[in-house]
Amino acid sequence: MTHAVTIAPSILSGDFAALGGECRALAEAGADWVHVDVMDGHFVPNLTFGPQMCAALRPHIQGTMDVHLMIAPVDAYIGAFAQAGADVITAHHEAGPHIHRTLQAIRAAGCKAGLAVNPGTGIDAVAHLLDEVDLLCVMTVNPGFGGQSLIPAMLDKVRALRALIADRPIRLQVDGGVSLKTARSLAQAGADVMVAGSAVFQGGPEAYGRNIRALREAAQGVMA
Ligand SMILES: O=C(CO)[C@@H](O)[C@H](O)COP(=O)(O)O
Ligand SMILES: [Fe+2]
Repeated sequence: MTHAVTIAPSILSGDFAALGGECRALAEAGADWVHVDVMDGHFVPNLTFGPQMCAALRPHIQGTMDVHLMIAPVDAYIGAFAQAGADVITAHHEAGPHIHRTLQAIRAAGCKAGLAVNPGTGIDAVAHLLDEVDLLCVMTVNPGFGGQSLIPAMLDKVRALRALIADRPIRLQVDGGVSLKTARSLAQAGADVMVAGSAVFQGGPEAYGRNIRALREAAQGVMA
């Protein structure tokens, strides 16, 4: 069974000189969420933005601001991202030794708690954390950069996590290499939140609406 799909464009693929306008354009184009990739040049080999950028973007985002923290350590920054207006804060299992405490801190800050797992992390790592989780993020590429190809073995992981979640109210997000070619199999495996950077931003602003519609239709099994 496939679920209704949420499309979360990643502004990592947007125009960094005009990100407020990009967020407004995404809302007009029918995006459900905006996904903000925070990278520290340490946990991942790339640097992007911090809480000040999130606070500046917040008024330009309609609906959910989905903040993906690829930083270590993470706990000291949760308050700042919550203050910046994040709705979902996702931390990586691999980012520190006390992920259970991190997830609790995210909820205590008033946000939905997301737990991301890198491609090399097995599903056992999340099995005892589900009570603290509102969203599971399966990294379908190695984190750090947009525009990579989906790692095919991640489909099995998505399927296994969907079974593990059972009827808990946990969103199952996939992040990396989501495209018209991969969206259907990801949705069939059980993903219900699709992060997409290059697949949404390709072709420029006049293509955003078309790209989002096509991704949604591909994921839900409707002809684009
Ligand atoms: O977190 C990340 C990369 O680390 C992602 O959110 C990417 O930004 C997705 O980009 P595409 O693979 O869709 O181009
Ligand atoms: Fe991401």
